Amino acid sequence: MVNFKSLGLSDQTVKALDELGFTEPTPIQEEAIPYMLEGRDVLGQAQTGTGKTGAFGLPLVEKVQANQGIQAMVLAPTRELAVQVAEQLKSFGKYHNLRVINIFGGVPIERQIQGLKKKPEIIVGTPGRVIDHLNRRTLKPEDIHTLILDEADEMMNMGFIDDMRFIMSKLPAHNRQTLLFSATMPKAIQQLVQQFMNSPEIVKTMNQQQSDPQITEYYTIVKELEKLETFTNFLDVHQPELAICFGRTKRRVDELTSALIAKGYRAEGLHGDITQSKRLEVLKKFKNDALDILVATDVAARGLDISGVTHVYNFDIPQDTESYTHRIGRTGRAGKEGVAISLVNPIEMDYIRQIEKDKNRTMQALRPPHADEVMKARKDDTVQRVKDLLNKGDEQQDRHTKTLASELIEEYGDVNVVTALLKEMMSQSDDVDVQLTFEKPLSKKAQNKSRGRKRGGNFKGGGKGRRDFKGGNRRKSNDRPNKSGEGRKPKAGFKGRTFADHKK
Ligand SMILES: Nc1ncnc2c1ncn2[C@@H]1O[C@H](COP(=O)(O)OP(=O)(O)OP(=O)(O)O)[C@@H](O)[C@H]1O
Ligand SMILES: [Mg+2]
Repeated sequence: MVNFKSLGLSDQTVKALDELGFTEPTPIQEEAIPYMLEGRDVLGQAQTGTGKTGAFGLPLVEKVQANQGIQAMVLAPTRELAVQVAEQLKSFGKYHNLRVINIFGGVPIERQIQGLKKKPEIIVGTPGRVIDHLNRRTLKPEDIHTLILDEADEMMNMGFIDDMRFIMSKLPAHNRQTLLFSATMPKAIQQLVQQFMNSPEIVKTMNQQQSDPQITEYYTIVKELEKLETFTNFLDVHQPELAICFGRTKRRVDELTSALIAKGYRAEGLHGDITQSKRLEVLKKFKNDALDILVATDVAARGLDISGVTHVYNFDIPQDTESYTHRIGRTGRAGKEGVAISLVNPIEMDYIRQIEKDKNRTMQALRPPHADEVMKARKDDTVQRVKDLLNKGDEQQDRHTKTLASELIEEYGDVNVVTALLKEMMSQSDDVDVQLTFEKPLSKKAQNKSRGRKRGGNFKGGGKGRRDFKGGNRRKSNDRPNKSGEGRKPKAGFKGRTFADHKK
């Protein structure tokens, strides 16, 4: 049986993996690790959440030697992803005494300069700040023999192609090993491959449908002006453990976040104009359960691995299939199940059809929750909150409040008092009047020409279509300014699945 040891990983690495609870390699790991250990260039494509970080990170910690200078560079499209990848590499390399540092913008450069002086073995960064350090010569790339591009297609989408070229031109060309990983491989990637890779092994572990059985995907047709209400109704009915909600623009994310907070949800926003320290803080809160809903632009779509995300909502549908793939892939990771719901303006239905076509599958229509379902969900939730409070027993300590309660009950009767309070608790969020700025839906024609890709990530040539790590998936990233929906009412009698199945 194939295990990490038989793939060629050392006892130190296997021990670190044991501690992480990784007992067997995922398909992409099984295929890519031996090639990388042989020194081959690798182009790796596997669905979201199926362990691509390990596929390049595990052989990387074997290859790099402690105290031999900066030997490897990993580039990622966003700072949050760079932080996450660095953390994973540190845990993989725990018993190799490796040092990994992050190099990205939005934070003071001096500390990074100090860090680089100590010659950590691996750096993980975003292209802009890496270039900055290369120009200042605070990063000397002479010993870098391994370059990994995580989410390379997104870095291209973001216009980092020249930056990547520049960085690669500064790295030693001779004997350099270059690896490129993503869940989506648009054709444009071939440009990078031809320029910078040396007859790469193409490792592809996608299933035929490009679909991820771990994620149940729905779309709901809704008018722009009814989106917020429909969305909060979904939240009330689904009661997601953790949810990520994608909005199309930074303004959209800000407004939606404020609206949700005003309505009593524990939500925070994440986009490119928020300060770096705040971005990291928001993500940390989300990971630590101090938030229920992360509202984000595509900046959160790529690579982020947050366990416990049960639902992804596309408040605004994304512009292309790759973006969709990466966004919804924030749920249904590492074998877990997830639900993805896209709110779509009737005139944006072409985009849904395109996604279905690209992925060779049908998405299910889901009708918006009925008022009585929402009411029942709210009642259940309110009752549960009251029970939780009672079970906590804190109220026993507050004698002053208890006296007030007795007085009220004496005057109005116990049932009346409790009824009034319950009603108040249940109606709170409805009373808040919030409005989002109207956004135009995606235009009818613009679809999918955008970045020269076809299908949810097919790379022609090579590939060894294989089973999945209990499923696979997809999604996408960064702040891509755009427009968003309005629309008509769902037709009467609109047949949709109910969400009862996904009530949690
Ligand atoms: N062999 C393994 N056994 C158990 N869990 C694993 C294994 N490999 C990876 N994981 C876990 O699976 C999750 C997803 O891994 P990872 O973030 O590397 O996915 P990915 O393929 O890079 O996804 P994306 O396309 O979204 O970037 C992580 O929480 C990771 O710790
Ligand atoms: Mg990844």
